[in-house]
Amino acid sequence: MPGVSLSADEKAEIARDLDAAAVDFVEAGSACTSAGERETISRVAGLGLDATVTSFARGVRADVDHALDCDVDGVNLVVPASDRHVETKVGSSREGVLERTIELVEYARDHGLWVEVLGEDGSRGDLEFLDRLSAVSMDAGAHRVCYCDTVGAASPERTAEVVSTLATHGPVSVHTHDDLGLANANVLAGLNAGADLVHATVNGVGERAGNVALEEVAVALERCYGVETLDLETLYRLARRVADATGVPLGANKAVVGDNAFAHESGIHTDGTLKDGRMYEPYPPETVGRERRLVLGKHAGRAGVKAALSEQDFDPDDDELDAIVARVKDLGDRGKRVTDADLRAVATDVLGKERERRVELLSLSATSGGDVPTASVRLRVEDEERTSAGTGSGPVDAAVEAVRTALGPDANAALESYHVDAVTGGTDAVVAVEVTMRRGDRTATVSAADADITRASVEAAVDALDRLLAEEAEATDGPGEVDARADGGRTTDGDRTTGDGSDADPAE
Ligand SMILES: CC(C)C(=O)C(=O)O
Repeated sequence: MPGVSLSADEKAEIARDLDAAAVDFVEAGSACTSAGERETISRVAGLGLDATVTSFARGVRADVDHALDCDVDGVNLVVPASDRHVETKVGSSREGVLERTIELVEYARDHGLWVEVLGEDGSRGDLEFLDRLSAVSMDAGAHRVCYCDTVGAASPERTAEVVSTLATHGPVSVHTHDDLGLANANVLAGLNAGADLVHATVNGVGERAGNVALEEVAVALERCYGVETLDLETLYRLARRVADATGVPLGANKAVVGDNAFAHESGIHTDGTLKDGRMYEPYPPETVGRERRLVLGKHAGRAGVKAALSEQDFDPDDDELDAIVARVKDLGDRGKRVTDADLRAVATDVLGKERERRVELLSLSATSGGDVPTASVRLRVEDEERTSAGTGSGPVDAAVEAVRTALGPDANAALESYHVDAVTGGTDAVVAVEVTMRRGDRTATVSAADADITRASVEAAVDALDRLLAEEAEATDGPGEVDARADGGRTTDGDRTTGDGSDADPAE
């Protein structure tokens, strides 16, 4: 695969995993490539695997010698099979290729090697020539021949036609590429036509669009045809190992091993999956060493959010659940994938805020990067809507200033502390902001979470002011304290607890 180069250690680890998955052959590299590659192939050959270890070799004696130097069990001898390859690539003729192939097969066999002859570009070659190439290869002592769809251009019908012809001479392998997205279909057509061995790569890595993916072939054979080949449970670990070693990430929607292969987000799918795990899955994820995931985002529904919340020991009532679902969808709409930590922050925020409010933030817009950061806010204060603008040292400062202007004397409170935590990693993380505000003898500590740091800050500040005003209005005696942090929001007034949070501590 372009850009991929594996160290000897990485290849050895992958080879061990392939052996554990019960593959029959490990093709460890092309011995002609370099001294380093030969060292690596020798290392794999010396691992004592159950699998037969082979090396690719072009149709030249030096390549077979290089393979012998590596102590492999066999060679995959690649010879040209289409006129384009015979004439333009190697500058030979059909007769010349046949003679050279016989010579090399005999040479390799004389040196004790297992031999497979691959007719390169065979899918685009003349079937009569392929037929002759296979016949002379088997007569010379090859163990099998291989049908190659080198540029992934064949149809399943063409594959079946060629493979069934080659199979009249002995065992046939299939080597397919995915340029037209037909690699697996062609493998299945080839097997159905008489082939009994598949060349495949983990995660489908390979030239251009890649080779057929090992995990896709093995799963399709077992699930659709009841043919057991590999130990499927090992496949995900193998896929991860190869992705890490090659630096080629697993596509999110890649079959079998992609991140989303067993993930459900939409409300309909999540709801159905919670009722019956098989509702939207072709087979249980454990089959290939994986787990099901319910993902929260803009497609989330109540059932999925409720299930995810209950896993985190949140038990919202219907209104609270609606509010949490709305927040989750809002985050999803803004392109965010909602993680467990995000959900916890949102739930804590929502559960801590379910109460009658005097002041509420309706909308906010803030700009920074120009000369003077500015912000404007729209607030609901009891039944009245107020808008205001402010400037400040940054967007948060400007927005808080706008809130103060909109509230007038009601905003007469000091910001005692301001603390920001990224709840999750990444620049799209949900941030939790905690502010403590003081008005006279009373303080309010409030946290708010949002993917937008300015919004979370202003939400928290407005919430804190609202709690202080509510407390003031109700106050009949002594100094009090309002605490609406992650515990869901508690209100104390002097030594009397009037908590609105489920876990309010009466001792406070
Ligand atoms: C090297 C050969 C086997 C190849 O990749 C092909 O023919 O597709």
